[in-house]
Amino acid sequence: MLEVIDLHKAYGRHHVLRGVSLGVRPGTIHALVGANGAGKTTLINCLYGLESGFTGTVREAATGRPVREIAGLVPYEPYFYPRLTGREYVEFCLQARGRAVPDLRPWNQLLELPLDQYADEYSAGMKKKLALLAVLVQDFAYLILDEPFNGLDLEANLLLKEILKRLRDRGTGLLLTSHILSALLEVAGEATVLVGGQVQRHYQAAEFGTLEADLLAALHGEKLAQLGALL
Ligand SMILES: Nc1ncnc2c1ncn2[C@@H]1O[C@H](COP(=O)(O)OP(=O)(O)OP(=O)(O)O)[C@@H](O)[C@H]1O
Repeated sequence: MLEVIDLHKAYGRHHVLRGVSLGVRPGTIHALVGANGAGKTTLINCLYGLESGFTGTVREAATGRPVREIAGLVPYEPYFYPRLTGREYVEFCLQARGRAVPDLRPWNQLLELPLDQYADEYSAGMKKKLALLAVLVQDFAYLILDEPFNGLDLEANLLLKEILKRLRDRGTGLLLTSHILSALLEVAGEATVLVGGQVQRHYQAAEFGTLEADLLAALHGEKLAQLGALL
C-alpha cells in the first residue's frame, strides 16, 4: 500500500498540507477530491519525491521503498523538452529507469499518437496521452494520475476509464485527481476529500451518494444560504 501519514507542507508561511493521511491499496482506484488550491498536486508531488521540506511519512508500506521507484506519475501539466519526438520521450522515460524499450505499437494503436512528431508541439490532450503512454508501457505496481481526463476528448475519456478499470482489476493501485467528479466516482472505489489542505473525510464507494452534497455544503455553505433566499 502507498501510505501518506500526517503530511505537512508549507510554502513560506502558507501551510498548504496540514496533517494529511491516506492509503492507496493495490487493486483499488483512490480518488483525491478537492477545490482549486486544496493541495492535491502538492500532496502528489510530496508523495512522489518531487517536493522536499515536508514532514510526515510517504512510502510503500510493505517494502519501505520510495514511491517513485514503484509508481508511475502522469503530472498535471506534462513537460516535454523541445525537439524531442513523442517516441524519443517515451524511450527517454524508460532509459532513465534502466528499462528496455518495448514495442510501442500495441498501446499506441489505442492512443493513436503521432509518435514521430515533436511532443512539445502536441495539443494538450495529446500531451496527456503521451504521458499516459510512457507509464502504461512500464507495468508499474502503482499509478498516480493528476487530472488524467483533462484535455482528453470524449472517445479518449471513455477509453481511459476502461484502461484504469482493467489496470485496477489486474492489481494496480491508482491514485487519481480530477475536477470531473462523475468520471472520478464512476471508476473509484474510495475517495479522500481535501479541504484547505486537510482531509475532510475518507469515503468508501457505498458512501459516494452523499459526497457531492457534502462537498457543496463544505465549499459553498454560505452561498447555499444566499441561494436559498433567491430560489
Ligand atoms: N511552488 C509553490 N510555491 C508557493 N505556493 C505554492 C506552490 N505550489 C503550490 N502552491 C500553493 O499551494 C496551494 C495548493 O496548491 P495545489 O497546486 O497543490 O492545489 P490543487 O488542489 O492541486 O489545485 P488545482 O485543483 O487548482 O490543481 C495553493 O494555494 C498554491 O498557490
